[in-house]
Amino acid sequence: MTCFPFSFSKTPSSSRQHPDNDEDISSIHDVKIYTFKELRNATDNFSPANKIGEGGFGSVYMGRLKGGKLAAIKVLSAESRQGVKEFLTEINVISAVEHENLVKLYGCCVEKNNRILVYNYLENNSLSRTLLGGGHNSDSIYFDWRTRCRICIGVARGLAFLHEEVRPPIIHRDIKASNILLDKDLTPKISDFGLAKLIPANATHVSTRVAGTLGYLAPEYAIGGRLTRKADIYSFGVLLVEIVSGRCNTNSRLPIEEQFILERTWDLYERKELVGLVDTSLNGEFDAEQACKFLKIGLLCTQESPKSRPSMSTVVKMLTGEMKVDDSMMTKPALISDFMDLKVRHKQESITDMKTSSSYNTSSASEHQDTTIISSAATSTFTTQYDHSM
Ligand SMILES: Nc1ncnc2c1ncn2[C@@H]1O[C@H](COP(=O)(O)OP(=O)(O)OP(=O)(O)O)[C@@H](O)[C@H]1O
Repeated sequence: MTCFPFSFSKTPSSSRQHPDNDEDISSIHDVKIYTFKELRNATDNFSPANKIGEGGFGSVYMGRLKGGKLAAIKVLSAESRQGVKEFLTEINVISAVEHENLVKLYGCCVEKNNRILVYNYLENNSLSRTLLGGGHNSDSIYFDWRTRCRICIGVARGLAFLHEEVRPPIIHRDIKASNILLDKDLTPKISDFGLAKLIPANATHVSTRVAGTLGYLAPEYAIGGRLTRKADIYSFGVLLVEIVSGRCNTNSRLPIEEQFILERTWDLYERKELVGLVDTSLNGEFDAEQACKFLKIGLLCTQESPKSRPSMSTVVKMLTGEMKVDDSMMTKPALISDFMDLKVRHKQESITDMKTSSSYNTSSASEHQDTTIISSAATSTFTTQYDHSM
């Protein structure tokens, strides 16, 4: 079990360097503090040639640190510029969490207005680029069935760790293929955990992959703002189906009945044809029974009632075969298409005139004024304000 060091040390740790402010820095234990100059040198002055990604939190650069270690250097955007103390408190929390299936935070930089995170660099990019990119880009990798199983189980273990081992538990809030990074051996690592808490309460994090993110959202979180571990489990279920099928959760180029992955999965499940969803690029080289079991677990994770979704440790046991998958009580999952015609809402607007075909009880949305659902289709902008009470 990992417990966060909430009682702060008064004695400066040896890893502290060049603090902006001694008092602020006294709140951190073992977090390595990098100077801006060090990170500028590591990235060749944040050269565009070293930029490896852009996310809702800011830009990511590849850099070589003093001593030769490669790092992914995430420069948080202006919106993410929290006060030094709050920032370091969260960094302290994130850096205390270590697991084989979580991206390792090496340290950070908090000079002047800069808020920069330094992570272990992962050689094989994200699942969204390598598996779900559709094979149209140079990043794509062939994932055989065994590798896919290993990835599903690894992600499940990482999430079970965040939910059930870490104290207090961490709810990721943004489990999706672009947040699953792969090392040189294709071991999956969950990235961006804990980052939601780095965003100041009055700022929003606008996801860069709007359509995808929307498709991973549990309806009770998207509509009602109720954030629990079960919202992550829903997102994991969608991801699991994506890994087995090799396709994105939403694909508007497909015939209408196939566009939403969960809808399609449920349809095939009812027709006892689940195997038809497995990625055709595997050329039939997979364990059909195991693949159908994984898809059923995906359906269990996305059940409409959060209570019906299994915990992540149960998911791990089901994936590894330690526990049977019981689908006898399984019903239709909560489907994205049920709330696809939600219209852009202003925070203060009442829920009563919300045009929605959703069958979910949305009455609680007005009680959760912090959460704003913005979507009229998978292509529109989705914004959520984070609930800092969790
Ligand atoms: N530790 C890392 N090692 C290697 N590449 C990384 C690392 N972290 C991020 N990246 C690259 O940077 C890209 C952007 O990452 P980031 O987490 O900021 O945004 P995202 O997850 O793609 O989008 P969003 O902000 O919507 O979640 C990733 O897709 C990946 O290609």
